[in-house]
Amino acid sequence: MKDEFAFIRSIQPDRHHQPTVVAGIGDDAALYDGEDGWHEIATVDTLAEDIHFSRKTMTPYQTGHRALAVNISDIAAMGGRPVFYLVSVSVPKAGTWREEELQEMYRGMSDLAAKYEMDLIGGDTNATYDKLVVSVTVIGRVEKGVKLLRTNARPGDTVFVTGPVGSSAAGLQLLLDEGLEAEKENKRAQAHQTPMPQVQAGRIIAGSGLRTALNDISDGLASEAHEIANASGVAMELEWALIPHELDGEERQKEWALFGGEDFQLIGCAGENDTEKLRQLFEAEGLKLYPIGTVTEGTGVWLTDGKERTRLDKGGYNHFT
Ligand SMILES: Nc1ncnc2c1ncn2[C@@H]1O[C@H](COP(=O)(O)OP(=O)(O)OP(=O)(O)O)[C@@H](O)[C@H]1O
Ligand SMILES: Cc1ncc(C[n+]2csc(CCOP(=O)(O)O)c2C)c(N)n1
Ligand SMILES: [Mg+2]
Ligand SMILES: [Mg+2]
Ligand SMILES: [Mg+2]
Repeated sequence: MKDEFAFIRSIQPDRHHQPTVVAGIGDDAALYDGEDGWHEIATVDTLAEDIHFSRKTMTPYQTGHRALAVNISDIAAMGGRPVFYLVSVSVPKAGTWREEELQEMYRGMSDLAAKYEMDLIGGDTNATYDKLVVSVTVIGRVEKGVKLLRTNARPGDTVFVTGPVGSSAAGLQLLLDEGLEAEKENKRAQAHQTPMPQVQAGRIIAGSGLRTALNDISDGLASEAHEIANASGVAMELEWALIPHELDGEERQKEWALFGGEDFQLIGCAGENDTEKLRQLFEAEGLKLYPIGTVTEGTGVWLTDGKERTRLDKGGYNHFT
C-alpha cells in the first residue's frame, strides 16, 4: 500500500443500493436519512498501539478517552450530536495488557461519553499477537438538511479554524522525549493525551443554517485544507500570521501547526459575511472562531508568511508514506 487516500478512492462504490444515503465515503462521517427530521451519522476510527499511541505516551485511561474522542470529533465535523458508540478491542495474546488496564481504558471512554449522554451499545472482543487495537464506531444525528460537507467551499469564502493547532504534536514530542513522567499539568501533553472534540462548535455551525464546509483536523491543518479544496474544486490562500497556535519560540512551530495533526479542532469555509456571523454566534457562547485565509478559484493550498507565498504540500499524516 502506497497511499491511504488513493486506496480509499479505489474501493469507493460507484452507486448506493439504499436511497437514504445522503453522503457515503468521502467525508468525516456518513450521513443517511433517519426518522422524524433527522439525518443519522455513522463513523468509525481505530487506534493501533505504537501507531496512534504507545505505553510510553498514553495511559490506558487516556487511550480510551482518545479512542472515543477521535470519533466524536468526526460527528462534530458533520455538525452532529453523538448518541451511541460500539467498541471493538483486539487484545494482544502476548499478555502485555492486563484486564484491569482494559477496564481502565473503558473508563476513559465512559467518562467522556457521560459528558454527551452517549451510551455504549455493543462491540467485539478478539485477539492480536502483540499490539492492542481499539476501534470505535459512533452513531450520531443532525437535523435533516444540515450537510457540512467537504464539497461546500466556494471561491470568496473565508477559511476558519475553531482553535489552536500544533499543541498535540508538540505534546507527542514531549512525551516521546520524557515519557509519561512529563509534567502532568503540561498543556501540550494534555492536548495530545486527552483531546476534546469540538461538538459545541459543530452544533453552532449546524444551527446557523449557513452553507459551510467543515472537517476535523486529524491529519494536520494542511492535509485537511487540501481535503476540502480538492473535494470542492477550489484553491485556498492561508496566512501564517493568522493561524492560532501556542508554540511561540518553538523552532518546529510551523511543522507542528501545519502538519502535526491530532488537535481535533475544526477547519471550515463559509462566505465572508457568514463567517463573521458564525464568529459572533461563537462569541455569544464563549467560543472563538479564527479566520485564517480565503478560498479562491484554482487548485492547491498556498501559505503566505510575511512577503513569501509558497505552495503548501498536503503533508501531514499518511499511514503509508
Ligand atoms: N477502508 C475503508 N473502507 C471504506 N471506507 C473508508 C475506508 N477508510 C476510510 N474510509 C472512508 O473514507 C473517508 C475518509 O476517511 P478518513 O479516515 O481519511 O477520514 P477521517 O476519519 O475524517 O480522518 P482520520 O481517520 O484521519 O481521523 C471517510 O468517509 C471514511 O469513512
Ligand atoms: C506513539 C505515536 N506516534 C505517532 C503519533 C502521530 N500520529 C499517529 S496517527 C496520526 C494521524 C491521525 O491518525 P488517523 O488518520 O488514523 O486518524 C498521527 C499524527 C502518535 N499519535 N502516537
Ligand atoms: Mg475527520
Ligand atoms: Mg478515519
Ligand atoms: Mg487520517
